[in-house]
Amino acid sequence: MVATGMNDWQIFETRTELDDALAGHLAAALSADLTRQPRSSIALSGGSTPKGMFQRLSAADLEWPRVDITLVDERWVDYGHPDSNAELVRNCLLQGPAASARFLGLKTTTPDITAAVPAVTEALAKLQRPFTAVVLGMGGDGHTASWFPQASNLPELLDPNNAVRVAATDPVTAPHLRMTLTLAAVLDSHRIHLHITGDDKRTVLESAVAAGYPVASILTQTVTPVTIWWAP
Ligand SMILES: O=C(O)[C@H](O)[C@@H](O)[C@H](O)[C@H](O)COP(=O)(O)O
Repeated sequence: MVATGMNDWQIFETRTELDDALAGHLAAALSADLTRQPRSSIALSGGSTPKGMFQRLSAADLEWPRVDITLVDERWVDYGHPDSNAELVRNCLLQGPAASARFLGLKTTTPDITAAVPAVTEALAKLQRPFTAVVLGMGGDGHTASWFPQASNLPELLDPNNAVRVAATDPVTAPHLRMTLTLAAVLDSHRIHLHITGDDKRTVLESAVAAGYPVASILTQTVTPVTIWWAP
């Protein structure tokens, strides 16, 4: 693992223990920020990994009506589509106590994703910043968020000085056009949490910097502390 002083690993024996610990950490961080500000915000990734953690976080006892939940990225599919990250958040996180949180999805009714960028950007700009936390996953190709290796606009997505906070991108190697936060937007957070499981992903992460994977931009930056949460 090539790590800067900004990255720390939290390693667990089981995925259940990881889900409990990460959900507890996020709940505590959101609550702590609510002692200092009227609202707290968090940006979450989709995929399959976070499902258990979302379910545990949904039961947390905190002032959910003062929490804004958004997504790090979204597939440009309608709500109800099985690949929608908003559906995952609705079904697994916005339940029980967390149902009273405010959710801001990235999918709009505009068919053309590029035409939707200004409205999504404007909506996100209203959220409390810095985020309390950004939770990222990682694919086997070293992508995170929707920063895919063969995306034509990957350089813009990974430019930490890019004033653009939200962008449309074609993953090329994965289904659906994507709306995604840029690196600059993800860095505007008190902490970044990289939630991965399995030996294969650990190997990918440990080689990410040498291989130049997109996730390396999270590991090598020195703006925002990163915690890597891993279980076999
Ligand atoms: O919309 C998405 O798919 C996510 O934002 C993406 O970055 C995800 O975190 C990884 O692809 C890992 O997905 P799994 O958890 O399903 O392996």
